[in-house]
Amino acid sequence: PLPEGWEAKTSRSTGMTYFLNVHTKKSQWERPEAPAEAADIRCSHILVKHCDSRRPSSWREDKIIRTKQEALELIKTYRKQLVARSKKFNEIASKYSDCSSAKRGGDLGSFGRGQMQKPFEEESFKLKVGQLSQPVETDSGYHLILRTV
Ligand SMILES: N=C(N)NCCC[C@H](NC(=O)[C@@H]1CCC/C1=C\[C@H](COP(=O)(O)O)NC(=O)[C@@H](N)Cc1ccccc1)C(N)=O
Repeated sequence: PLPEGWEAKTSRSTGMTYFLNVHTKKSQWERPEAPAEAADIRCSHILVKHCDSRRPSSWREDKIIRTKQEALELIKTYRKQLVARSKKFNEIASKYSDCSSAKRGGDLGSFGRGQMQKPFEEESFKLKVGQLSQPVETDSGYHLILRTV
């Protein structure tokens, strides 16, 4: 049987079988092995910016001067705390995230492909619901991504 979310179709022009993702309406020739990707997902994130970020400023700090290396060390510390469950995601996000979503515990709302920077999008769509990413680098800085829906 096909993994969930896929439908087998017959091409009108060639009679060949192709496969349709019923969520995204995208089709492909290869027989899918994994459940069809959702069109929209929802994530929360923690962003740690640094002096080379595309916009080295945030609600927290007018001028962000930490180095890239320091930002990566910080984001790794946060990840350790989350994995050890010594701190909750929204606690860290609301206090330390350099993104305005900090005010919402890091919640970004729902998004589809084509909205976020590529590294962020790729990692987000790989995550299962409830899963926490490894540190992800974008032009904004370093992120920890938690997929919530
Ligand atoms: N929901 C959407 N579609 N909002 C547009 C996202 C634009 C997108 N943003 C990113 O890819 C990164 C990853 C997540 C946040 C983010 C960057 C920046 C911070 O970095 P900076 O731009 O200073 O470099 N935060 C944002 O954009 C915020 N509006 C996210 C947000 C905040 C509150 C509520 C909802 C969404 C991009 N293509 O640049």
